Amino acid sequence: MKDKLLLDAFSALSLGVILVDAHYRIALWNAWLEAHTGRAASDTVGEDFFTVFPDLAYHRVGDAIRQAIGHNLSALLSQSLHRSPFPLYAEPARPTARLSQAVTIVPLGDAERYCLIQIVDVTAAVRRESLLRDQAHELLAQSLSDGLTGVGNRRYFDICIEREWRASKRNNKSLSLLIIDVDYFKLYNDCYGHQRGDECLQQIAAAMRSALENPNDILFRYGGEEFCALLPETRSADAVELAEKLRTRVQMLDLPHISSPDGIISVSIGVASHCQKNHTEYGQLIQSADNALYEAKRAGRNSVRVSATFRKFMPFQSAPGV
Ligand SMILES: Nc1nc2c(ncn2[C@@H]2O[C@H](COP(=O)(O)OP(=O)(O)OP(=O)(O)O)[C@@H](O)[C@H]2O)c(=O)[nH]1
Repeated sequence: MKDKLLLDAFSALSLGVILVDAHYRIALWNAWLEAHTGRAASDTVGEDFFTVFPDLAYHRVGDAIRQAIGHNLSALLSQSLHRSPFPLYAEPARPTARLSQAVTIVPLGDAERYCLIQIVDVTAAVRRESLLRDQAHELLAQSLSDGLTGVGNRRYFDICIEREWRASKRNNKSLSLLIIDVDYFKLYNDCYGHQRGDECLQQIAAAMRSALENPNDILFRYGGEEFCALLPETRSADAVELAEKLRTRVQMLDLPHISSPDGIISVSIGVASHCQKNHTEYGQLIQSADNALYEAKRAGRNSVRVSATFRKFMPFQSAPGV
C-alpha cells in the first residue's frame, strides 16, 4: 500500500525525475518525463542512461552524474549556461523548442549508490524574465533619449562623455566634442510659432544624425535648441570636417527663416578635442567647445569654430554663410 502510494506520488510530480543506478542504468522514470519525452517508463527503465540520452555523455549533465555516483557529489546546473540539456518538449509529438530546464543532480544511497536527477520546467519563468529584460531595455532606451527629436538626451550625454573620457585616457586616443546651436531660434519661434519650432528641431536632428556615419559617434540634444555630438577616437581635424558636414546638411535643409540674415535655418558649431595634454577633466572639454561656439556666434553664425587650443593646427575655419 505504502509503495503504491509512493509510486502514485512519484507519478503525480510536476517535474521530471530519473533515478540512475551505479551502472548508469535508469531505475525510475516518472510520468512527467513520459509526457515530455514521448518515451514510456517501460521503454527506458533498465536502459543505459547515456544510450537514452547520447548527447549528454560529454555534457555537464554527464559529468555531474558521474560525480554523483563516483564521488557522492551533488550538482545544480546553472540555468543560464545549460538552458535545455534534455530533449524535452511541451508536445513531444510536435517537437519545436525544447523546454527551458533547471536540473539538479544528487547522489542517493550508501552501500549502493544511486543518482537522482530532477528536472524542473522553467520555460514560463525564462520567458517572463526575457520579457522583463526587454521591457527594462526599452525603458532604459526611453529614459536616455530625447522625447522630441529621438536623439540622446542630456542624461545620456552625461553618461557617455564620462565613459568616453575615461576610454580616451586609458587608450591614449583623442575624443572630440561638437556643440551645435541653432541660429536665431528665438526669432524663428516668434515668427513661425512654437509648434513649427519643434518640427524644425526634429528636422535638424534627423539631418545631423544621418550625417554621422561612424556608429560610435553619438548625437544628443544638449538642451533647448542646442545639440552636441560626441566623437570618440576622432582627432581635431576630422572633427572640424564633420562639423562642417553637419553645418552644411542643416543649411541644405533650406528651411525658411525670414527673420535671419541668411533667410534660412542654420547652425553654429564649436569644436573641441581632447588629447592628453590640454584637458584634465571633461568639464574643460565642454567648456572649450562652448567657447568655440561662442566665437562661431560672434563671427556671424552659420559657421564652425575650433577651440583656441588647437587653432594653430587648424588653419581652416568656415566663413559665415559658406
Ligand atoms: N520650439 C521650441 N523652442 C525651443 C525649445 N527649446 C528652446 N527653445 C527656444 O529656443 C530659443 C533660444 O533662444 P536664444 O537662446 O535667445 O538663442 P537664439 O535666438 O537661437 O539666438 P542665437 O543662439 O544667439 O543665434 C528660445 O526662444 C527658446 O524658447 C523647444 O523644445 N522647442
